[in-house]
Amino acid sequence: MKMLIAANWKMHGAMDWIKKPVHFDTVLPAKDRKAIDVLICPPALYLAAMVEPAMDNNVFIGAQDCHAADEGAHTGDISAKQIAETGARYVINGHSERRANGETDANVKAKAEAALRHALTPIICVGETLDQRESGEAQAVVAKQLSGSLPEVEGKSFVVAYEPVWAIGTGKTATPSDIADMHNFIRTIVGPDTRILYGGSVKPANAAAIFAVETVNGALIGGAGLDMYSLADIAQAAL
Ligand SMILES: O=C(CO)COP(=O)(O)O
Repeated sequence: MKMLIAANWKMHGAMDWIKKPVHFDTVLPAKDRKAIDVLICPPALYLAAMVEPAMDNNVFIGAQDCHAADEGAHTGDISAKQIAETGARYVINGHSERRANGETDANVKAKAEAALRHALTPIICVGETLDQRESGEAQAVVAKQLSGSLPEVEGKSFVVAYEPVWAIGTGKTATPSDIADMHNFIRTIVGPDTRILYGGSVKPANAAAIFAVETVNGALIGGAGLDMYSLADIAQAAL
């Protein structure tokens, strides 16, 4: 399965960042990375401007969230239909930073199904907190999130990102053996054809060890994905 190297820019960036996919291609040209897919998920207001230059450089663009409805009175929200119209191809659903603000499994599932209705590939995030891991509940938490959040749409593919909450933005990475245990478990639920990404303090220094885990099909990268040199170093580790 082709690895997916995905940068989640969160609420970072400015207008001049729309050129970053072009810079990425200068650092790691498309001809040298045919074996992987590269995705950048900027704040939504940059999507439309980024898609064309990014696609020209074989970089996919995705959004960080979408609404479950196609349109309506939802101030501040953006629909999957509108995201798809920009030419973006992916959308992150259920990131822990949104779940922490009240997003439920049912919300995530409805959003992922909206994404699939508009030919976007949802990246559905799951992961346990430190308390849940320390009390031995990590797998049960992830199983519950998956059973409530995965879209039920025949024949459509989605991506799962395992992001332990305690590893996000903390510099603490799950060990390759923790990642292997959870990814193997997730694999038993999603089957052989679904990409499973790891996210949580992925950096150039630890990427090779993470990608060596057999059931890891790529990474969802926060901080290290803001800099195109470090994103390229991580992508290189997947080649
Ligand atoms: O939340 C993440 C990606 O979605 C991970 O963030 P960091 O790589 O900054 O830990």
